[in-house]
Amino acid sequence: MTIDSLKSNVAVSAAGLELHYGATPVLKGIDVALGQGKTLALLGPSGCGKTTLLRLVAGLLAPSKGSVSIAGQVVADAANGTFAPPEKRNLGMVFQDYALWPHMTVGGNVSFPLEMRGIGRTEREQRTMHALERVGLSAYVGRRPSDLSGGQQQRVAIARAIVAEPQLILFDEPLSNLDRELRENMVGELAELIASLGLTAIYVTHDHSEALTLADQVAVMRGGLIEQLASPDELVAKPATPEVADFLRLGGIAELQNRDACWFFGNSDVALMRADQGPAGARSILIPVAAITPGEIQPDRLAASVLRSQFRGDGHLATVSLIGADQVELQVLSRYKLKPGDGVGLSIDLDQVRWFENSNHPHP
Ligand SMILES: Nc1ncnc2c1ncn2[C@@H]1O[C@H](COP(=O)(O)OP(=O)(O)OP(=O)(O)O)[C@@H](O)[C@H]1O
Repeated sequence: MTIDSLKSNVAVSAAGLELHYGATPVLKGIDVALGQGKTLALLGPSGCGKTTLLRLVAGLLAPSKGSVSIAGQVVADAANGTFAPPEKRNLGMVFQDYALWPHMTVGGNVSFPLEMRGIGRTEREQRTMHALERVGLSAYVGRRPSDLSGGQQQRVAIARAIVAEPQLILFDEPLSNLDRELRENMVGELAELIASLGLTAIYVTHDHSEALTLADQVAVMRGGLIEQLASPDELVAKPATPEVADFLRLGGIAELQNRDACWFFGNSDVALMRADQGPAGARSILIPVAAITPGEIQPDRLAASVLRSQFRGDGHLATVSLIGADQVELQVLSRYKLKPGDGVGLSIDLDQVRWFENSNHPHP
């Protein structure tokens, strides 16, 4: 593949993107490129800058520094003041609060972007029905949004976002107002819709399971920066930092100290392994749920006490703290229900633990 053909495959990109509110930096230098037909999830805790990045791509905000390109066209560049407004960016947008117009019917809402583009009535009606069919709501074309459930209203918002066949669709926490069961169903439906329409999408969420289900690439953000950009499989297998591992709830994170020829949990007397079993210079580790086998308390196992436990389909997921190092909390999957206060012995498969060095860079 030539560099030009690689470039032409990029649907949306940001380079050196910064946004400051007065003296406060909210985005501190974002570089990201997304291929045609791919979905990027922006994942991170509240306030890390996800929505701000989405608004910069949408044209609802102008960057303080850096640029945004869509389909090879620079749509914003702080260096020379280039700025295309949202309606010139050929985008669809879906927000958390649906943003449907209550005085219009479902059909009126969905066809609105076509009306704005000056498309004639017959074509408008055909395309509106087609978009509503895609989301399973063609029977509701004449209803008011207020007659629909939350999940149905969000489907109408999705139909409105896809009706004009935009080159890029932006989702800002679109499922967060729905209850958990509906949200879980709709994540799968959305992933299927995005794939079948071949959409390029950016999807903001603070829910790691939504991001890992929907996206081809996930940008884990923290404090206005992308901490790691990777596919879901790579993120789970190789989180770059303890913070990423913690945010994705991949298991327990613990600080280790190397002394007296052993690796100890912090400054406790509880040792995990001999010093030569871990890399020199490492500081903290991730102990994935899958690395721990719970059982009776025995001398060759770490002793722990159950803090809380929750059923999650494939077993009981318990949070336990180590006896003698109770600041260390680990997650254990048990076939049997564990009650708070129960003692449990943990066998840890050391081949599955992941090491992080002091500098925050993972050990290879
Ligand atoms: N108009 C504004 N003026 C000043 N600060 C702002 C403004 N809008 C957002 N911020 C700040 O920018 C930071 C990033 O906000 P942003 O909405 O992008 O975060 P987020 O990751 O989407 O969070 P959430 O998940 O809570 O929506 C926050 O600290 C927020 O307080």
